[in-house]
Amino acid sequence: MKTVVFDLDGTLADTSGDLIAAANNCFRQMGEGDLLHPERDAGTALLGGRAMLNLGMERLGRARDAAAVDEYYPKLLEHYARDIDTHTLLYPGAMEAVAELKALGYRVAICTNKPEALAELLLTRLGVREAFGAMLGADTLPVRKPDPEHLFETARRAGGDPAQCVLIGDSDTDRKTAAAAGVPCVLVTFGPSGEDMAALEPEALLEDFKDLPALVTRLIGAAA
Ligand SMILES: O=C(O)COP(=O)(O)O
Ligand SMILES: [Mg+2]
Repeated sequence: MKTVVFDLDGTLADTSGDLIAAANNCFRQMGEGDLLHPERDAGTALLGGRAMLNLGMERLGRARDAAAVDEYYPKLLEHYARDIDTHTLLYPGAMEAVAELKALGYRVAICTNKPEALAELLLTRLGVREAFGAMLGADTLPVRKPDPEHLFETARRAGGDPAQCVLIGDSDTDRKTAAAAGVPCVLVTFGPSGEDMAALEPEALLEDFKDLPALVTRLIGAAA
């Protein structure tokens, strides 16, 4: 079975608003103000909690303060878990594309570097967890993206053949994962770092989810 594997943050959903709120909560706990801007820093937010803390520490002139990042990362996740879907929205057309891919006979799954429990919580709150045959987070396996085994195991658990999948993502990590796995990569251009995606030279760029089913068929062939 052929499988379409999706990244979560920045690909299926714009999670940046709630991630930035969680990071700013940490900076306030440090006695600093809101160091991250909801729009200007959205691209960093989509790279995850540690990336946001590193950017804030850099702005405080404490770029090498790994101990502070380690200390605040669990606090960030705690705050994020409390307020995970206040600003977060699925990208337009994402779930329609998922439904169409399933109707065409493809398996669909999620491979994310978000901690599994948080990804489960978010997908459940958004009411879309059941749409995906499998969901593997950063801590589901001993390895994670860009290790190709994270992608392969996601395809397997969705009932698919790991050699016949495509990864839809939004970052250099996704690009590297697909390259290491030897499968095609589609990078989305509607996120905050959209204009940087072409430079990563994926097999295809995706501007609008309505184009995804045809693109998948072009890249990995018809489902059956
Ligand atoms: O939280 C992260 O590190 C990024 O998550 P993603 O893999 O779903 O983009
Ligand atoms: Mg992402």
